[in-house]
Amino acid sequence: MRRHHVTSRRSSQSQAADSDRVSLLISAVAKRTLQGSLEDEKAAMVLNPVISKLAGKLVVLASASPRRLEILRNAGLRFEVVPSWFKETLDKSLFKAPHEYAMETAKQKALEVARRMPFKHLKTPDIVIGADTIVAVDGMILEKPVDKHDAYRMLSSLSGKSHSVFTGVAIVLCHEKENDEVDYQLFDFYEETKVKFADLSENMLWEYINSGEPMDKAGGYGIQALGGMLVEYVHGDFLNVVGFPLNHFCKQLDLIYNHGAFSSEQETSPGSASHNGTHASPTILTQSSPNAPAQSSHSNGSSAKHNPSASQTHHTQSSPSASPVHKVKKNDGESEVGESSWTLVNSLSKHTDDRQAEVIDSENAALLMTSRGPAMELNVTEHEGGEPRKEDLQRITELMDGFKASKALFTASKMCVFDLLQSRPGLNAAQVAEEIKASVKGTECLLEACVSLGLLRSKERKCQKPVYENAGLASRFLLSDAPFSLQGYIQHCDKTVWPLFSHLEDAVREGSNQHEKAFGKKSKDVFQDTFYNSLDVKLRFMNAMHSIAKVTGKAVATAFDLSSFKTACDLGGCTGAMAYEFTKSYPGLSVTVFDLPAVVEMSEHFHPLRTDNRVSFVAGDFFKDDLPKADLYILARILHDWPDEKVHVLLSKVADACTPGCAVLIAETMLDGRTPYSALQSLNMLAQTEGTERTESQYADLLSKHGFGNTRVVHTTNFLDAFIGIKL
Ligand SMILES: Cc1cn([C@H]2C[C@H](O)[C@@H](COP(=O)(O)OP(=O)(O)OP(=O)(O)O)O2)c(=O)[nH]c1=O
Repeated sequence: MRRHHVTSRRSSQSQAADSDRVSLLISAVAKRTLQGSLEDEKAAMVLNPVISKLAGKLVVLASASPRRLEILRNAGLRFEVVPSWFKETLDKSLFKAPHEYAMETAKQKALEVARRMPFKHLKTPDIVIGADTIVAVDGMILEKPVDKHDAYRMLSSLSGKSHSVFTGVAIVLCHEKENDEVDYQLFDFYEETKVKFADLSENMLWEYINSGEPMDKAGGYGIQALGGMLVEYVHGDFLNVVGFPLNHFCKQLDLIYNHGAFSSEQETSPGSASHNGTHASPTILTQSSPNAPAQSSHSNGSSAKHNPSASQTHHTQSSPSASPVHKVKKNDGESEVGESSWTLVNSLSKHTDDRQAEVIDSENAALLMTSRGPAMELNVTEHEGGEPRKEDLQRITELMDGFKASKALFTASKMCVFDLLQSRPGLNAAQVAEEIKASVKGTECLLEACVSLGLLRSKERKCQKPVYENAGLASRFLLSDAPFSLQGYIQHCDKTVWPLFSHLEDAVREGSNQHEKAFGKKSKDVFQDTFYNSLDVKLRFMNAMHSIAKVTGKAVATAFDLSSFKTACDLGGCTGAMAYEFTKSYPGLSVTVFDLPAVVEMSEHFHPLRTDNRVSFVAGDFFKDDLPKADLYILARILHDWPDEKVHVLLSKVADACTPGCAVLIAETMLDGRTPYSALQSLNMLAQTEGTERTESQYADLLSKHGFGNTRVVHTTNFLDAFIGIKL
């Protein structure tokens, strides 16, 4: 492998940071203890010589699936997680068999991340892994249900029958060249497992659906948890059902690394490598031909219609040998190679959202599919006639209009549009207007804006006004009673963050928070004087923290194996939502939530059905009062509120309370990836509290000054990254 191409381009500092990050990442095998990781790694090497071949490489899992993360983490693989932005909306009717659909989706997920990372994360991965799991029954492909009714439809179609679960996997090897191009080499395969469901009564079905488990899982069930009770038998790889065929993956890596497939110079050769009892067709995407793909991205509508069998012509069934997939110029150069490469990427991305596909022409289809990837940066240049490219205009418009999208979301949420359409799907604009007490004209505009943003779906009916229903995103995050409702946080964004951001220029000039200008209140201590000063603002702020903690809690709690800790203290733990996630994850753990008296007196209202007596609340000020004794101190979204001086005060109190072996767990978004989320969140902290987000090494530095070491970080797939340090 020409590893030197990768390293030669990065600065030595970022190289070190990258390799540190990789080595800090998940290293345990089956039992993830903080201590036992070295032995576990050895075990992984003995078990699978292939996994060890990936040591030192920047391996990226292009998936937000916690199951995939867990499976690969348990196999001892070290990797970063960068969830793919590829929308799973390929037109299923265009695929001859379900597994082809899963493989194509997996491929698009992986390629999207491979293309985005050099530009958005400023580093080129060595390997990107993408996967897609689907359920196939009676000629239908089932993905994740969009709502409870969809889950019901799926589960009843599985009742009493056998079905197949397919996971398509794509492995993209990225080769950085000296001339700043990247070659992508793609291997893909799929695995099928047969699952037989018992007969499901209506009661069972609804009880299962109401558990909330089906919503993020293909076919609407999770065999690894409650859904296991619905299953009579399984034929094939169990992990394949859970989202990742580990065994087949290892065999595939073996072919790539130990049998010569890993080379961008070799010719592709026909033939297929098949493994006993599994379906293996390691396809390799070959160099694009300048003609065919170019037509599909730049010409008329007919060529834009994607034909999967045509797309297969860009692949060569091969034995383990490979040729470059495509080359991408990372600067503005418009060489022939760069151009043809992009057209290939666009042609691969030409399966578009059904709704969009009906209304857009081929050029727009290409535009939509590339609108969030690096294509814009790659080609920020002018046509021969001096006209700007559509892609660039699209991207710059998105950035200029971002605030309009946010405000449309806030407004629809505040006017309860999503709750209304959940209880009464299929209303037209006039009916919605009547319910939300608004003008028909305004409501029509708002509903259409929400459709364009992917929050609502509209259905056109002949000669009638369109009717509306919630899209999956809205059902999952925007309802007031959804388990992962972000409504509280959205209200905080609307009522607090929005006014603060209207004074961003002052915040930047002065380096200070903007409460006084935005709300006319001078505040020495933002929390005591502003957030907790009046009941309605306090409740709104607590609601916001509660909703974020519910969404992020499990990912933070399970980022590391914390089962050796018996007592924890969640500093600034607000309503206790995070604490409850910790006790749910660790049966032997008790958590004390420590927060200001004004907060603690209200926290009970957020847990009307409180049943877990392992969570308790103590009122106090963590800058002044003694901290409750604990083995583990949790600081979730706390340190970003304060400048370094105050962070040192707090950490020194934590350090005083700790004996050797105790730990501090920090949950924040880390600035390292330079993602818009973390960078904008840092601006947000400036305007709100004069705090800041930080990098991993800044947290490591802060902790080391208070006697904490052995720091490790896990980039969860959620809003927050988790960082742990042990008291030495
Ligand atoms: C059938 C079944 C699926 N699943 C999960 C595996 C996948 O995570 C999910 C299928 O959705 P996918 O679209 O394959 O994956 P994802 O959306 O979770 O993550 P990403 O697209 O970012 O890679 O269903 C189970 O966990 N258990 C099961 O029994």
